[in-house]
Amino acid sequence: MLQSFKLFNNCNLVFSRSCSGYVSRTRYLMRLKEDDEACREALKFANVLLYHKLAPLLQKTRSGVCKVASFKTADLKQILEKVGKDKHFINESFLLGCTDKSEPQFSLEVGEVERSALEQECRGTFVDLRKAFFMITPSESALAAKGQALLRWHQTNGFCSATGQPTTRNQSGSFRVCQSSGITYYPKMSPVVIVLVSDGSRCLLARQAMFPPGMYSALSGFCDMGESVEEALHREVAEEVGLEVENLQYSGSQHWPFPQSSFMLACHATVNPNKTQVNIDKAELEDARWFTLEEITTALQNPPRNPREQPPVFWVPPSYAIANQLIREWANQQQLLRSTHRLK
Ligand SMILES: NC(=O)c1ccc[n+]([C@@H]2O[C@H](COP(=O)([O-])OP(=O)(O)OC[C@H]3O[C@@H](n4cnc5c(N)ncnc54)[C@H](O)[C@@H]3O)[C@@H](O)[C@H]2O)c1
Ligand SMILES: [Mg+2]
Repeated sequence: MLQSFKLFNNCNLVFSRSCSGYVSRTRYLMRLKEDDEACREALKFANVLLYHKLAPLLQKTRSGVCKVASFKTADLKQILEKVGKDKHFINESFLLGCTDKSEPQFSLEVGEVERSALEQECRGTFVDLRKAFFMITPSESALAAKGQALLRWHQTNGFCSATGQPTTRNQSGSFRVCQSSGITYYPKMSPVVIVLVSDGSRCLLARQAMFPPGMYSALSGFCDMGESVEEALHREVAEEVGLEVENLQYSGSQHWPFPQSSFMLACHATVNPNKTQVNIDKAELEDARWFTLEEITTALQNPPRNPREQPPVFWVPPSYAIANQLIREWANQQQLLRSTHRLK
């Protein structure tokens, strides 16, 4: 089981502790990644997540809760044959991980099929991943995101960038090789810094023009080649809002599947309360402003159900996004500061 410890307020930095089953599951997965034969065997008795044009299949439980659909290999083979897929098509799956019960999990892109017929057979619906984040739990979101990211990486890395020749995958999908140059390509993530800037009583959030209406998030940006996290954070804040930050505190990290798999490194930072005037880079941001604890608390308590349909005036990213974690941590710390102040 994964354990967590606290760094900044309630932040969860996940680390592995060798408690019951975890080490053996990890070793098992390691073997599946590297051993094609073992991986093919595992796929025969696996749980497979389905995607259509990278949208994961969701199902509603009897109690009306949405979950990521997962099928036993044998059942899925029958379903796929009914919609015209070859019985070997299942071998196109990629290894995702394994459940707490050591059942291997794979993801599979169904490609060209009649979507509605497949949805009917599966009793589910393919849902855009961004929308799915509002419908499923954070741990299911992480799984669905990983599945999508792996599928996308394989779709876009079919050719060697040195020779232009096709690359071939290993069975698990943990790498691709160019037979001509011998170059091995591994799935990659781009490091991105994300920072919640505070002036001591307010926090700074921004929005890009492409965000859904009303949504504000923490400042973020891709790391440049050769940069440290600290350098990237200072640069991004200076570039985007013209402020100089100090007191960086690491909060946590997250894989984010958009646009091509980002590795989010999240921190808190402060600015001098006398130097809070923002100077927005309009090429990057549509708006950036300081929010009070009251505004943040209201936004956290009223997450939109479907932001594209009827968005609240101001809202923050869904609970799965690490921006949400930063905002929650800041709000908790502010509450604590206020209650300590009242006691004095
Ligand atoms: N999970 C979260 O809570 C959360 C919150 C905010 C942002 N994000 C993600 O962080 C990522 C980066 O944020 P941003 O848009 O503020 O970055 P940014 O401020 O660096 O601006 C994006 C621009 O940077 C350039 N760029 C430089 N390196 C790039 C690379 N490796 N890949 C793509 N573009 C690159 C491109 O011109 C791009 O338009 C986005 O993918 C966004 O989805 C996640
Ligand atoms: Mg940015």
